[in-house]
Amino acid sequence: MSSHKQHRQHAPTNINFYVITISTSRYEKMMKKEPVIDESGDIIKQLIIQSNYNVVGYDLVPDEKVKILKAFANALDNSQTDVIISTGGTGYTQSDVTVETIRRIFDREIEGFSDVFRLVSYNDPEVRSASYLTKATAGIVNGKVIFLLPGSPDAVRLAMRELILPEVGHLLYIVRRK
Ligand SMILES: Nc1ncnc2c1ncn2[C@@H]1O[C@H](COP(=O)(O)OP(=O)(O)OP(=O)(O)O)[C@@H](O)[C@H]1O
Ligand SMILES: Nc1nc2c(c(=O)[nH]1)N[C@H]1C(S)=C(S)[C@@H](COP(=O)(O)O)O[C@H]1N2
Repeated sequence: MSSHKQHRQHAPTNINFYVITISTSRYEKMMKKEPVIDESGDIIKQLIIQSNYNVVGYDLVPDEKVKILKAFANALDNSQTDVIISTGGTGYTQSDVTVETIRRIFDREIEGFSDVFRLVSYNDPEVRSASYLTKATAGIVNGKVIFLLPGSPDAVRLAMRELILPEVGHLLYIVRRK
């Protein structure tokens, strides 16, 4: 058996995820106590549960760096959290600050995630050239893994199904090795 497959066998099977939605419009609705539809956040949670992993926390914040940092600090400070997945604010509008805000706290960035995510997005006929309009990336902080995904439900579904869920156990195994 290849060493890659052996490592996959050692992957943890019980993985705890913390989900953070970054959306100014949805945050404002929540503050006005209006009903909030967070389709992308819901898709992430649903796919985690379908994979027999756990959701240990959820937060909804606007595109504001201090609120984003607070949400990630809170998720990282939760001893249960293994993986944080966020959705939103990875594009190039002037309010998109997720990647610039969180990248600076990464111990190490997982650059390959951005490469492969944009490749699979490009191969989706619905996305094609719009694939390079996201700075979606991943990184490691204190042995916990963070994925910063775009806001679109299709992007979130693609990243979770094709890239994150099949590899996350193996990734945590590697991140925890000396
Ligand atoms: N949580 C979400 N659920 C479903 N769709 C979303 C979500 N967040 C963003 N989208 C959609 O993804 C696309 C781009 O997302 P982006 O993060 O730029 O959000 P937006 O809707 O412009 O933002 P905001 O709520 O921050 O004003 C838009 O088409 C938006 O409607
Ligand atoms: N797979 C995939 N990637 C995608 C998209 C998508 O729908 N699916 N949308 C693109 C578009 S149109 C933009 S503006 C950015 C959005 O990033 P944001 O929603 O985080 O701002 O992601 C890009 N990457």
